[in-house]
Amino acid sequence: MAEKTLILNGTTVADGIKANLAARVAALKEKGIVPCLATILVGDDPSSATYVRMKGSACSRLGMESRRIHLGAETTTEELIAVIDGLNGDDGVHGILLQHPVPHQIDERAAFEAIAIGKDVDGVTMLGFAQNAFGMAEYPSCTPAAILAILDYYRLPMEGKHAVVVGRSPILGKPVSLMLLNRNATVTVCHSKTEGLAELVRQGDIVVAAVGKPAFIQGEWVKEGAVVLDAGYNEGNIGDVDYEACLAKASAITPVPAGVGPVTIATLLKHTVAAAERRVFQP
Ligand SMILES: Nc1nc(=O)c2c([nH]1)NC[C@@H]1CN(c3ccc(C(=O)N[C@@H](CCC(=O)O)C(=O)O)cc3)C=[N+]21
Repeated sequence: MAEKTLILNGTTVADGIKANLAARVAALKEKGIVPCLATILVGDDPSSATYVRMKGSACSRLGMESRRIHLGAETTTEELIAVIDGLNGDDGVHGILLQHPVPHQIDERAAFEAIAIGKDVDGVTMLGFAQNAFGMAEYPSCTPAAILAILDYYRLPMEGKHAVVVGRSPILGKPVSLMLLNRNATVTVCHSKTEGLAELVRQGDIVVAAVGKPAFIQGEWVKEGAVVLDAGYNEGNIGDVDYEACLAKASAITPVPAGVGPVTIATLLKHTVAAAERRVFQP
């Protein structure tokens, strides 16, 4: 049997990120600014409601402000964009997060594009994505940034390693692939049409699961000693990784809960504080 698997503790990593934020929030408050995140939830999906509530509470705990905007399931693209435009022009709001997914009648891309780049703390705009592709994003997407933060916190090397990313969504799989590439990993991006998925995952020194299917990544797919990062958030706090089976193979693994999730939220707060600082110190 191999050495004991390292459990990558997202709560610890998140606490490290949040530790320096309290002082930065206090410094802003001395200037009369309270960093404020606006979250927009469209529709009534209960787990989405939970996530935005968690984001709001995390703001309060750090002495930040949050505005929760909840729009009905029948909202049109135009109505949503009008709300975003209002927040863009509101000097009291520093960051805007539009919770994904939105109801099918909404053009999500158009709505993301409406977010002002200076308030795009979740890196969802095309410009934010492109900046990230060049390693120049001020606010890369929060979950991809969280995955990198966990690897960095535990000093797990990326350079020269084969990273296999399962999933290619615009705010998760695709940006994390580019971030790993920018850190000199060799990256394979897999998706629903990939043939021979198990064999590809088995080549991964680093495996990032970002598919949105509960316990999808099998233990037999994971190479002995691989580092496994689970960005899944399925119903009932189940990740995209078959945890017990992958734990037995991996050298390091993120659990769900208390893995990538808390670091995602800490990253969002960090970006919002940075956006507020930018307004105050470089108006
Ligand atoms: N524009 C956008 N940006 C996002 O970052 C985004 C999004 N849309 N849509 C939904 C997903 C989901 N997501 C989570 C964040 C934290 C936890 C989290 O912290 N979960 C806790 C457990 C949750 C619980 O206890 O119920 C944990 O893993 O320990 C989960 C899920 C961000 N997302």
